[in-house]
Amino acid sequence: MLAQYLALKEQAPDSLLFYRMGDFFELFFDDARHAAAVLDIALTSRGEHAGAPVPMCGVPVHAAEQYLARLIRAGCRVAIAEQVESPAEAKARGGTKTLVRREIVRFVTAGTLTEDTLLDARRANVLAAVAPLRGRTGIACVDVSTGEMLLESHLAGDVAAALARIDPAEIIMPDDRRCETDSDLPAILRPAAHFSAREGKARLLDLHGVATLDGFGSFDTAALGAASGLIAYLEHVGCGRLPLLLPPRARGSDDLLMMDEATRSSLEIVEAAGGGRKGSLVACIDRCVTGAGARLLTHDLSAPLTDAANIRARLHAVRWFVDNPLWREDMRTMLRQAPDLARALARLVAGRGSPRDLGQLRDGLLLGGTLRERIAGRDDIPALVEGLLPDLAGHHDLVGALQSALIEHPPADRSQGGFIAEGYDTGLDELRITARQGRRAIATLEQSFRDSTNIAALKIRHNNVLGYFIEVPQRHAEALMQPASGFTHRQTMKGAVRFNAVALHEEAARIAEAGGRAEVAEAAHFEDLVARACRSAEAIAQTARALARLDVSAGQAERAAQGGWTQPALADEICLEIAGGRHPAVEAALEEGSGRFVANDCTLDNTDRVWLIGGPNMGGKSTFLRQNALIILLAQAGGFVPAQNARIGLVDRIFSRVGASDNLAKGRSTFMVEMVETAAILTQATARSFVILDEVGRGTSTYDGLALAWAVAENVHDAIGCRCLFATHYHELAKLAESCDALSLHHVRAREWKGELVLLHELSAGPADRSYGLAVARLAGLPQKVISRARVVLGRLEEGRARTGGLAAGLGELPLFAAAEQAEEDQCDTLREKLQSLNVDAITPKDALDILYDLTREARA
Ligand SMILES: Nc1ncnc2c1ncn2[C@@H]1O[C@H](COP(=O)(O)OP(=O)(O)OP(=O)(O)O)[C@@H](O)[C@H]1O
Repeated sequence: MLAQYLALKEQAPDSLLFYRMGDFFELFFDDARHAAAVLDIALTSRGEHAGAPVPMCGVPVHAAEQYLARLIRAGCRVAIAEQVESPAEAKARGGTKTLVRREIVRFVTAGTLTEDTLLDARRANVLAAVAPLRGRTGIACVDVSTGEMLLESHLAGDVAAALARIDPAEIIMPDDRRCETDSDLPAILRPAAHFSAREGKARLLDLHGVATLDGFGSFDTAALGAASGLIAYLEHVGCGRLPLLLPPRARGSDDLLMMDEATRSSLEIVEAAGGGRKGSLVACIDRCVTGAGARLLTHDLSAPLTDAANIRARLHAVRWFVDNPLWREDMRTMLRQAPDLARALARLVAGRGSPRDLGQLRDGLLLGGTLRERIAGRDDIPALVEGLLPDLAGHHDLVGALQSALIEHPPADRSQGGFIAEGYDTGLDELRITARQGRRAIATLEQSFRDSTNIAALKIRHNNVLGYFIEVPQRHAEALMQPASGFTHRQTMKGAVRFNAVALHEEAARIAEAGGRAEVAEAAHFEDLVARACRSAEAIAQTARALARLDVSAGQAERAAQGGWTQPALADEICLEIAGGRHPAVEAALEEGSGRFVANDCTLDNTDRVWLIGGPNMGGKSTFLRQNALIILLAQAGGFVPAQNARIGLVDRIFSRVGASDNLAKGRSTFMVEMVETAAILTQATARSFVILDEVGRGTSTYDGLALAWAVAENVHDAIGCRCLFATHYHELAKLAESCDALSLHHVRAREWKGELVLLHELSAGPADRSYGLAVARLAGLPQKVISRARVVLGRLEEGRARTGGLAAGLGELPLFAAAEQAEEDQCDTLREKLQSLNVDAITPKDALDILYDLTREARA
């Protein structure tokens, strides 16, 4: 056995091997140690290998999914080795001692799950293959739980941001060409030969039975190479069987609002800062009534659009549901009944489906048809919804077949049978009648045995090992043991003895026969229905998508109605006009504690693009910065926004930077992270971008920090020319307003009242008057002794500042950014001129040395 185990383990060196032994999956050696620690189960041992006991642990097959879920969550991969023949077959093959043959039938990995218990219903589960090829990097992604496949191609610099948007559960890459992903997930390396564009194209053509991929979109070499690697990997983990793969769609980054990893996490789009969905933007917006709707909403918020027409189409659909609240409620009540069509379909195609999944297809498709009829009856349908109508219906034959074939609530386990409805197959009905009659006959037999033996306590029972048997209490056994009694002894239990009888044996055989044939018939119907569903896979997936889109539009409308949100107007020019804007998550949190959120305006345009925002700690600066970024994001995702009024000039990229946040996991210090991220903005932002900078520069010494903050703000203003909100505690930056004409000063208001600090969370024009740092520290409960001491130190510092002009002394005369660069260049030019005028052959070594001293002195000046 161990030899068989070790041979299988060799095929799965990087996975935990689940080795099937009867009703258990057993793990051995290091796998057992690792799994026992993760699962907190007992580690035992079995036999010996190389003179030492073999560590072992096991999980029962019927509960394996729960254990798998925990292992996958802990970052493990699992290989499932099943028995592929019965003990009887093994015996027939090679005698009684022959080992049952086992094979790895599947690898379970984080990115290739289909089971409901292993997946989060409201979150997609994406596997991404990344392939750098000929100067570009292809990304192929698939959500194996729904079959949705997307192909993208990027310049190397954009790959990290694209992966941050995709948020994969698993990443694969060729083993000879790794690329930076910024992801915390370690990439799984696969043979480079698997990532071939030619192979990728051939596989896709073959999979979808088409002569050209043009109908799906246009894919470059890099994207096709990634697709090839993806398909090869799926084949590997499925041990030759591919999951559902819908026709690929091309996605370019041009039509999406770009956000990098740092921006996403600082805006807490999908995950809140502390980890998890609670407190994130998605959690705050999501009012979808189906898992598929929630997944699509998460996608929308992760990948907002840049194309005004598409955004408007989504907004009009939301408006329709906002304006018709009763209709919205009606639709949402119906959608609430919708099963997860896409995931049921994917399980069926992957060969892991159940009768319940077929029942879900029936119910979901039926609901699609009903919704279509209801919507088509209206005369005010927005274009986006109109476009969904053909996808909602059109499964007449399949639905008909499923309706007549299945019982109302089919079971999740097909092995027990009983899911095919009566009347669907007369042969099956007859077999069931035979079995039923047999069971009735057994009840009659029981009575006749009682009568003939005079044992009232005699019972006919059934179990999976013995089948049917007669059982009497121990004290009556003697009579039945007699050779002429007509009963044969089978088993003696504590207090009871079990027997067989010819009549019972014959009846049991009849039942077993009919039952066995019924099982075979049901299995055949199941396979037939699954095959029919698979043939319509694409159309079913379309219906699933349409249902999800309806749910998202109605859910967005529900959210807007609950929060009194407004439909944003879109503009082409560089502007942002928000009246009464709020931060959705902070507002929701305040409402929970019966607090009130103070709405604030933000008005940016080409003549006033950069706002420097000062004011006390806890005053609401960060909240204000983020709320404006979120309002843009929500609008471009096609939803209403938390404001009284909003007009938004479309944005191509959002950048959000918060000074001083450690990423020690990546080996970067606080300040290093801050600077790396700021560098990314300065090189990638365009005039169409929206940038929020929250106390950039605070991670280093005051002088360095101020100098950097100054230079960054100047660069954003002069060189990039984008819309930017910049929160800072450096009062000295206010001087920038004198030299930057599209930069203005603002502050969050606070008052000290009877010695107490009152934060108003209200934004006002003009510079901040003071910091209130000590007042905030007092609010935070710093000991009075420390506060008093700090007050003394502050007094001294302020005296010094008054005398010398403080930190910013001299900044008044600082030339502008461009002028500073010019000065550097001018100096270079005078040096160059001097060098050019030298006649090196005509000067003495001593003169040469003097000249060199002069030049270096000048260069250093
Ligand atoms: N507009 C608002 N209305 C009501 N409460 C608000 C508002 N803005 C912020 N707050 C409250 O104030 C808290 C602090 O806000 P925020 O973090 O934005 O302050 P800050 O000025 O950035 O502080 P620091 O300078 O210390 O980073 C928030 O958690 C929230 O509870």
